[in-house]
Amino acid sequence: ENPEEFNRERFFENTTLDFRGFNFEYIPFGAGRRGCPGITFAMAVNEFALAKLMHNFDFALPIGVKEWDMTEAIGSTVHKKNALLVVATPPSR
Ligand code: HEM
Repeated sequence: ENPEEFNRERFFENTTLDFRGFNFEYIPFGAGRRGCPGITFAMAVNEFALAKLMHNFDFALPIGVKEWDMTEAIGSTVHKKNALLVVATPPSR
């Protein structure tokens, strides 16, 4: 629903939605015969890299920036119009 709206919670609410190419609402790796064969490797590496980043840094918006800018640019795939700026700081332990 509301595909134009940035709503990451949509993936938490509908937990039956899967990214492996069987639910056409969400196909980051494509689907069918030409679907991505690197999916298992990619997910392991992605999760590992993301976990390392989340574990080692606190992320915040730059000072003075109030909201994420999720403006999209036109292209053969969807990408952000403006770069995502975040400040990464090592957490005080
Ligand atoms: C986050 C990481 C990745 C994403 C989002 C991704 C996404 C995709 C997408 C959307 C396609 C096109 C599928 C289609 O046309 O239906 C594709 C194809 C492909 N991907 Fe990936 N991919 C990722 C990582 C990888 C990795 C790590 C490998 C190899 C180790 C890989 C190998 C391939 C190959 C060989 C194809 C072409 C398959 C074909 O045309 O038959 N990908 N990928």
